[in-house]
Amino acid sequence: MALSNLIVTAGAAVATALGYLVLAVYRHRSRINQLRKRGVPMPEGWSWFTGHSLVLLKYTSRFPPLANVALAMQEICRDFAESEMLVLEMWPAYDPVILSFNPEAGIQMSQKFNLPKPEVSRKSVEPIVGGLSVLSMNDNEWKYWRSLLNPGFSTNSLTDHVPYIVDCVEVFCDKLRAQTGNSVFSLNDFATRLTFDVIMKVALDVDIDYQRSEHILPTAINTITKWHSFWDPRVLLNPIRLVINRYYGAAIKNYIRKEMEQRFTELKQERLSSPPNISKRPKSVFAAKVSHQIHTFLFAGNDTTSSTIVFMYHILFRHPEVLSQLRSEHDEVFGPDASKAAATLKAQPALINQCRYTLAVIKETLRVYPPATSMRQGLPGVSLTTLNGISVPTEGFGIVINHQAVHQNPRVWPRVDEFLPERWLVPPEHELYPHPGAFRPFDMGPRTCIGQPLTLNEMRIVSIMTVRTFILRPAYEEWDRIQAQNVSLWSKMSSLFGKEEINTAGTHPSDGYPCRVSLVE
Ligand code: HEM
Repeated sequence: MALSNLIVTAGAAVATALGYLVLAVYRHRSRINQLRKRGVPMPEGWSWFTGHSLVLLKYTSRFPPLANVALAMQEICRDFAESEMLVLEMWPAYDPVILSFNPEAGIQMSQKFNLPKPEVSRKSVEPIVGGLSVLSMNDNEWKYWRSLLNPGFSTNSLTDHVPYIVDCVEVFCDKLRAQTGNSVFSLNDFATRLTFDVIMKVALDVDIDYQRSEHILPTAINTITKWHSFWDPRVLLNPIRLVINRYYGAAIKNYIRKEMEQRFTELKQERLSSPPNISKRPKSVFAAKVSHQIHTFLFAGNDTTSSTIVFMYHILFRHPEVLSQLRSEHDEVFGPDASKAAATLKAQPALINQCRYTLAVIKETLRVYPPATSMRQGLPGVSLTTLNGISVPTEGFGIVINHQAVHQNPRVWPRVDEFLPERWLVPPEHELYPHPGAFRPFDMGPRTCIGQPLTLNEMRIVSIMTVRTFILRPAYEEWDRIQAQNVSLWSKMSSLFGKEEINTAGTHPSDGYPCRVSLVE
């Protein structure tokens, strides 16, 4: 009797749960179905059972397994040139999204409505950075932290950092020099270490010299980042990920806390007749939150900047005419002796602002290879309009603006497939003058990237101090031969999927950009 009661109760619970699931799926899917009937653009192949999951699989299968999903999204976008916007639905795996590459919708999303960051962004960023992050906060909490952090990235503060960045780039140059005539090396590794050193100095005023030695902080951050995905269930559901996050997360927290204590003690000693607000130690909750923001800088700023540095060298390799014009500008602004550029930069940091062509090359690099994309949350009463005039209500949707696709949109970028730094130097009446809203590697509006000025400074300094001295050449074929000699069964299987020269992983150059370096004669 007791057993049959138990079976009936369990059966009823399972039936209720199933009923609830079916109802929830029905509610979600019928909403999408209504939009479909109203002509809201979405890919063919939507089904009541799987939504668009199989459609996404079809597109991702066109790329190697490790390729960034943003590339598949860009591919989907190509099929929606008429609307420049579409709906994708994979519930319950993910909330449905409006995928857009329409610059006007981008302006609405980030400037007109300044839509909030979505819950999914908080859920995926916070386990990595250890807690609340300015990247995913909203409303007053975001305003508070952003205003606290802004001064560290102001023009004055960044000008003060130029000599330090120059020192870091000198180490980068020494490493390149030591590599001339040697074997193939990963340029991405060199660039990542450089960028890490720069962010650590700007964010924590500490010199970890990661370019020349190993350090627990980058090891921990890189390991956590490798175990991160915004979407891939193979990564997200892997239990090892939790252990990794916990172990390395604690290492990061301890290190940053220790450094903050140190900075605080130094500050206190400097101002012994101190104002009351620094006479006590920072409260531990506040200190923990600061530590999350610093971790956020390293997470959001390191990969993005280092990939862009590598992409810039790749572009210069492909476009010798651009390289030669870049060198001429550096000769003009810093004099013909490249070895004096570092000292001149330290003495007169403002000279970087005279390098207009250099900045144009960096912007065009970011147009061709934007390393990040943006996501917002739709709201009741807010609709976005497709290029062909269909209104899409945003409530209940995440909105992804795919920067790769916006930057390749031929409607707004004349001669879209050409690398043209000139488009950043022409007057507004010129046909090449960029459309407002179409260039968004750092996003736009109040939530624009806080690290943008730092990145642009660092990249200009890197370019000024290297392009007249070094020649960098990709060495993928040689790299593949070396790999083939040491292949494992797994890598043999992976190579069946083929490899592109660059950008197979979306935000990173593939295989860390194997290359060779020589000196300019
Ligand atoms: C090439 C280099 C970089 C690119 C392309 C880039 C791109 C972006 C983008 C697209 C966003 C908006 C993200 C979203 O909407 O979810 C963003 C936000 C942010 N980035 Fe960057 N970033 C770069 C470098 C940096 C650096 C060097 C730092 C810090 C040292 C940094 C810190 C941040 C922070 C804190 C935010 C959140 C800003 C807010 O919401 O108030 N980024 N970045």
